[in-house]
Amino acid sequence: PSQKEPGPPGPRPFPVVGNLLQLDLKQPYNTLMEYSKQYGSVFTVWLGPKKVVVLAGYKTVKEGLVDNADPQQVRFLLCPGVVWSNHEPWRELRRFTMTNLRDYGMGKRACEDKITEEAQYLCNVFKNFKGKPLDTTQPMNQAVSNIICSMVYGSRFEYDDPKFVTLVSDANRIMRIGGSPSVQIYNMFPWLGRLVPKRNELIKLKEKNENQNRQFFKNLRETLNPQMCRGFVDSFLVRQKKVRLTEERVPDSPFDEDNLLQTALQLFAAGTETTATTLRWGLLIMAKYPHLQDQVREEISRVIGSRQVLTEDRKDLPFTDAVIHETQRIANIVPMGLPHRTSQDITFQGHFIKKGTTVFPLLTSVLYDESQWEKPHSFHPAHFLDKDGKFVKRNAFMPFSAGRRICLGEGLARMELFIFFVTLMQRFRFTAPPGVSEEELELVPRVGLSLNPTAHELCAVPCL
Ligand code: HEM
Repeated sequence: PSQKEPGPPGPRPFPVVGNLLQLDLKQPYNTLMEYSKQYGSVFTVWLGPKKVVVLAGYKTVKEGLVDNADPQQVRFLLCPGVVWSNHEPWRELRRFTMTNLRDYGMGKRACEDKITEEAQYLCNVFKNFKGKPLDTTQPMNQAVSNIICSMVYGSRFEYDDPKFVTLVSDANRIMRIGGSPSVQIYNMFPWLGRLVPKRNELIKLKEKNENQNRQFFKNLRETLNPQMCRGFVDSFLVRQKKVRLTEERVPDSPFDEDNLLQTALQLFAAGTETTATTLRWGLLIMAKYPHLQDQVREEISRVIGSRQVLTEDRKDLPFTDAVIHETQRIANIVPMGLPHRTSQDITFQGHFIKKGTTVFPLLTSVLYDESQWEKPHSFHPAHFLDKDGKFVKRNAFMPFSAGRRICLGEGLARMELFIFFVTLMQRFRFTAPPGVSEEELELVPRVGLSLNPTAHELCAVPCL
């Protein structure tokens, strides 16, 4: 490909600000959806001085991330803001992290037990409200965060432990302000620096979070027993020791302090908000559509009653499974995916894209693709059911993205969503608070790094 070949079309950029003034900064993915109608499935936008190529629609996103993932053709690498970004060790760190998470329970019976146990703690919190309205945010974040804690540090926390309360609420705040318009503007114009108050708050919160993690690592290092690793951090420390012994042979080892910190923080950032938010969307949707909630509860009580739910029950609970999938589709919590970057000059669908260009796989456009879904803008569990009520997979179900950098926690997240959701449905009926009608429960997202439901309360009315 030559430089002369035209790049993807797009709205005309203004000097300095690019297309910023045309974007709805609270919901940039909506503006990008509009552009895709006008400019097609591969188009260019300028976020301030940064050129971004957007991929839109199931066919194009799949082609970009999966079909052309061959190094000779299109290949996108991640991503500023998340570790394993620009430098090579992401490959080794990703492999190490996946193997370890598997060892510490991901995808195994032990993991099911851990999630079930945590779901019981969560139920106890809900029960204490005795059916009165509650905001599910904090207990849900704590329950999901504890799954990551036990995998990363090797132990869970009590919900009233002040250290844990701070850890979880700070992480939540980081995600919220990290996606705020003012921080987005700062990312595009870093020279604004301290003039952006939210950026200062973000930096303080991140430092606090990092220091707390360093303290946890110190305690773990002091009590480390290489024969009995308690979690991911222990394995990392053991691996680090091994590397030190052979240092001369591995000069660029990725197993250093900074990568330990960044990897642990990444697991919290990527693994808590996302799953907790999806579950909160699920409960809100159930409260909004009580007839669907009745169907879910009927299926669960007919198939498993009140016994502990296991992953293998999923195949016998097709309606419940369809509701969970449809929740992930409609909630669309990572609307623009995570940014990727081209690793070489490429020609994609006839457009020239230069090496190093940022690429957004616009996941909204896949999850709401009108050529793929019968009712893209409604909550319609039948998207995932055949005429006999059996569960069917759909290709355009891509909330975890696709290809080589697909979400590393997909297996864990799917297990958590299923076990937490079914356990909660076994124990409670979720309803709108007194005086609020189901129509008034809004399915409108609030701005943040992931799409959260707008602040709301629900009643968890015990069933047993
Ligand atoms: C419902 C829950 C979740 C959703 C919707 C979700 C979605 C995503 C998406 C869209 C990406 C970007 C993939 C890409 O670059 O194309 C991603 C990356 C990632 N996710 Fe998740 N995620 C979820 C849960 C989790 C959990 C529980 C973990 C932790 C174990 C996790 C860890 C990660 C990591 C580490 C990455 C970066 C992978 C890499 O750079 O190679 N996620 N996730």
